[in-house]
Amino acid sequence: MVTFPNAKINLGLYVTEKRPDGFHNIESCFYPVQWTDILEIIPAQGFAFSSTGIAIPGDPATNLCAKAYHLMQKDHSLPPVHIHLHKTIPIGAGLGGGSADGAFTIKVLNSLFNLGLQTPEMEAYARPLGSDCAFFIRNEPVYCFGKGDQFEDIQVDLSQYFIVLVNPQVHVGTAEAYAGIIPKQPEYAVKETLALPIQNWKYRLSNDFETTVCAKYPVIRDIKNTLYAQGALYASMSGSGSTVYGIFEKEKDVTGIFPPNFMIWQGKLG
Ligand SMILES: C[C@@](CO)(OP(=O)(O)O)[C@H](O)COP(=O)(O)OP(=O)(O)OC[C@H]1O[C@@H](n2ccc(N)nc2=O)[C@H](O)[C@@H]1O
Ligand SMILES: Nc1ncnc2c1ncn2[C@@H]1O[C@H](COP(=O)(O)OP(=O)(O)O)[C@@H](O)[C@H]1O
Repeated sequence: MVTFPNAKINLGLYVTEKRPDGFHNIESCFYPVQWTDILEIIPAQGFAFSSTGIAIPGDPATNLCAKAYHLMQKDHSLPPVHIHLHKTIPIGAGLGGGSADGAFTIKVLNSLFNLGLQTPEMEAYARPLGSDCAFFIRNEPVYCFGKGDQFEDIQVDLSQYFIVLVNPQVHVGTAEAYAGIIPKQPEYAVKETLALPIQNWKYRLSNDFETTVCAKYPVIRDIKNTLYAQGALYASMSGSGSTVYGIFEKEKDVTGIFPPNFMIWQGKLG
């Protein structure tokens, strides 16, 4: 079975407090974006994981696809599979690509082997894999809180807009980014801001990681400024960086504006 794990962006991202378990509570809106990897899982003689495309740092045995399989294998007698991942979503990029791969592995295994798991059960498998992994089970725009793994419905529809994602090929480590933050309450609540017309977001919706991450990698600030100069209604870094997105009223082609080594995705939002 072949599926296409997709990226997410954060519409606003506030780190509100440090938790006793060492993680942080956050508030954000996760929104799916169709920059996708390709994930194929087929029954095989023995378990195997392979990947092509962008090189994934770390031991392949710790890949979130492999971890998801072994986590589910503990509770269900899954036959061995070969998992192949073709990676196109940039890594360490604030797009949650690894988490999407883990979550989609859970969904594919559920379908392939008729496990009959419902959404909350699949979310429970996803949570230990990564804080934003559970989001990719439902994979719909959602207000999130807690570690980023608790959800409430939110009415945000960006389907009329065009989005541009620009990644400068800078890898930002998530733990390192959290370590640079002093938690605080947001000045404006995410839900209230997102209920306003998008033209207001520039003044009320922000990402707490931007200050410290942009201080270390000024190219991220430059991309955001360029997207606004190109007419973006709203632009922000996603997650803990390094990708910046711009939301435009109409279709916009930014190829040629940024250096050729930058990775760019442009398209409509769902
Ligand atoms: C920052 C966010 C915002 O959406 O996105 P990305 O930049 O990764 O896309 C997420 O919170 C990233 O979630 P995820 O990438 O799943 O992180 P995890 O693997 O769970 O955690 C990596 C490390 O980040 C820190 N961490 C993560 C989540 C959280 N709520 N508090 C934390 O302090 C911890 O130090 C943890 O060891
Ligand atoms: N399938 C995967 N794709 C990408 N990274 C993965 C994957 N599995 C494990 N990882 C690990 O997760 C780290 C980054 O995860 P990723 O979700 O891409 O970051 P971000 O959320 O910042 O975009 C990498 O350093 C890598 O070691």
